[in-house]
Amino acid sequence: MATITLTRISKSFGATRVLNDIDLDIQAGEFLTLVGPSGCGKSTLLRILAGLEEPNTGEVRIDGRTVNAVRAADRNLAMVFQSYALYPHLTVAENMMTPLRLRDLSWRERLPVAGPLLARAKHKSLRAQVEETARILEIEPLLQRKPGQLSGGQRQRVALGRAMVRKPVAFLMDEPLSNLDAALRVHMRSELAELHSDLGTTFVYVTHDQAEALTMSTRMAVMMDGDILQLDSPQAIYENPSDIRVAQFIGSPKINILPGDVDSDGRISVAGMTLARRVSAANRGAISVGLRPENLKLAKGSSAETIEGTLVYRENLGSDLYLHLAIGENIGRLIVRAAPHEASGLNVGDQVFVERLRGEAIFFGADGKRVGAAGLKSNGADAARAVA
Ligand SMILES: Nc1ncnc2c1ncn2[C@@H]1O[C@H](COP(=O)(O)OP(=O)(O)OP(=O)(O)O)[C@@H](O)[C@H]1O
Repeated sequence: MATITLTRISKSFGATRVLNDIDLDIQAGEFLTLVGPSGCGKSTLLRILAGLEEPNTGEVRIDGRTVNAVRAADRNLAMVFQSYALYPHLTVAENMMTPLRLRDLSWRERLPVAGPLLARAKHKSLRAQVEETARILEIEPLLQRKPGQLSGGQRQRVALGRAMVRKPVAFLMDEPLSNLDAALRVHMRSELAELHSDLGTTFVYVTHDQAEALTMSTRMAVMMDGDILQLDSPQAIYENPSDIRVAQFIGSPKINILPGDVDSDGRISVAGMTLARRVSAANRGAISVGLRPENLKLAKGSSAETIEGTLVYRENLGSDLYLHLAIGENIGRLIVRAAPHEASGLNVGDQVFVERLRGEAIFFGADGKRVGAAGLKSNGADAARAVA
């Protein structure tokens, strides 16, 4: 279980700057996810941590020790990739044993026939370690199969097993589930989260899938364009995004962002609806208003606290519906969550009214940063209370 500290890590490939002075403290035993859109630099950051890529500037420390000059193989970190990288000609047991053989046996002890005779006790101990790991991952019945005889999920479990046998101080995973089909991906999320809590080891996990990050992480670092925009628990980031790009990236369906206006008293209006709470009058002018679909509901009729729209699409998920509304002349789209019985009489083309539930509206200024409620400065810790 390791503490990992990255300090002022920057990286460019030629003229392209990929990481901008990243600072990140990863606590021992946490499940930290680097999440962001394709190309934001998350894999590069993980590879620098692993020792597979050199940073241009900055320091990587593992348990307080600077490891910039330490080879990847000597950092005692286990890397699990999207491609399982299993040896096709070896059995599952042999695949899992490979890292142990390389670490614990001399070249003589690795010889096919003489090796086990020369070092009987060592070979027995390696087999026991493989069996113990296979038991934890519930892949014991597969030990004598070859990778070609396994399903995608089973292969990924073997790849995990091969990483686990070495008892690394941390697991680094780069999109390990993205080759699996949707149902298996969802299933493997819970397996990985359970494995993390059983092992208690530090996990650093890269994904572009915000749902994976939300469901598994202790904390997530949301990355865009080579920066970490926000680092916090999944719930804190979902409820209190510090930046409009974070708000739009985290959550499915996406948060609704509508153009609003702040008057000279700090009162906010959006698409004909006036909000009860205000922001500082210093924010007078245009503002972006974020409303999560689950914080909206259908209203019976028009009032000062409703938004009117035209139903353009009913997205039926069985347990819930997402109603897609067109608001005014080019104001935007709004997605509202509704229970099936609430939306039963509604058809595409109908005019509907929407009101806010007690939940929160959040505000962003022209620079995309959170704007606080009246009396509060913009963004930072105050933003956590900046709700309408
Ligand atoms: N070896 C390389 N040489 C040149 N450019 C690279 C190299 N590796 C990565 N890049 C570029 O650096 C940027 C960040 O890449 P990186 O793989 O870290 O992104 P990512 O966020 O992990 O994206 P993805 O989810 O698509 O893997 C991309 O623009 C990529 O093209």
